[in-house]
Amino acid sequence: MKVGIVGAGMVGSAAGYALALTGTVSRVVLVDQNAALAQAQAEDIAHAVPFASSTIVEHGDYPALAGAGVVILAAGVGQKPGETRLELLSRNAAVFRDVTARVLDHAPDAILLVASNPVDVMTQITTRLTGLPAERVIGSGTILDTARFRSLLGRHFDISPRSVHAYVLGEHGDSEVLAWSSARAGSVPLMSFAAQVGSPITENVRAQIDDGVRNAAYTIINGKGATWYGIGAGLARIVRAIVQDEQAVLSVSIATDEVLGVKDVALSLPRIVGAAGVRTDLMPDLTDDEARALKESATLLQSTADAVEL
Ligand SMILES: NC(=O)C1=CN([C@@H]2O[C@H](COP(=O)(O)OP(=O)(O)OC[C@H]3O[C@@H](n4cnc5c(N)ncnc54)[C@H](O)[C@@H]3O)[C@@H](O)[C@H]2O)C=CC1
Ligand SMILES: CC(=O)C(=O)O
Repeated sequence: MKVGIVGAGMVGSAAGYALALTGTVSRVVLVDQNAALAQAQAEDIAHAVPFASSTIVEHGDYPALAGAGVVILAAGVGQKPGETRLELLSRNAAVFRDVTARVLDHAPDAILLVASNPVDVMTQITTRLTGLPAERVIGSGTILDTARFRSLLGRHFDISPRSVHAYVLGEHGDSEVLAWSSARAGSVPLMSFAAQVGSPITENVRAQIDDGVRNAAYTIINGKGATWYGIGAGLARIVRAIVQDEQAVLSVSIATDEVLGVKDVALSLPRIVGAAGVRTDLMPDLTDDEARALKESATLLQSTADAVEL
């Protein structure tokens, strides 16, 4: 499958690099308003390919997206230190008004995979702008936050994060909800697992992990200006689920008719992802506090998206 990436900055190029090294797709095409950057990134990634796979990595303008099965949208601006994701909205909405039409002119059958922030609102906007069915406009949503949650829990228990099954729901942003009550390690509920391995989840541990997940982006942006490796791998993971029709359960964002009484909102839930995009939404069992927090996150995202004039 050919995969297009619009926005060849840190996130777009990291996604291209992850796709090329894993050999997930046959061809990656990078497009950017800065054509020299797209060319340089494509060449640099192509030079890594002989060590790992046979993926062809190239750059081009929008016509080069013809035939792409997935197009990743990573164009626009990122956060400056201290800035929230929601503060990027008006700038990135303007970019997407231009970009989405040009993508669909050349790749009308592609699944669109939105990465630009605020990713949930950008997913809602992209769905509205393109008129595509919701299951074909997928936001990376909390795929990264979920990875951060699993990583920190794995570190706490000294086990592989791949043995941790725990999801972050709602906004990819400050109002996100860590679904502690449904988290498991192996097949064992988290608190029981913690007791069995002698690594209890005290209030303090829980607060530290919550903070580590919720504020990871702020910490990394303070240290190196932006984040890219985690989301690059996350985007490649979603593409793999589509390319291989995996029917994998991933926490991603799509425009959703109703979440806990909030109508027409894009946010993350665990969802089944395969060749046609998102097949089914899943709602984990939540405590009252978790459900209340998820509803608040949904309400914030819905009102933010509703205020955007297209
Ligand atoms: N969803 C997630 O979990 C994450 C999302 N992000 C978001 O991804 C986005 C990109 O971040 P970075 O790659 O770090 O930024 P960057 O500044 O490195 O790259 C953005 C690229 O978009 C290009 N661009 C801007 N307007 C364009 C247009 N109209 N047409 C074509 N290309 C255009 C720029 O030339 C630039 O190369 C940001 O919104 C950032 O907040 C970043 C990390 C994680
Ligand atoms: C920047 C961003 O959205 C993240 O790293 O979570």
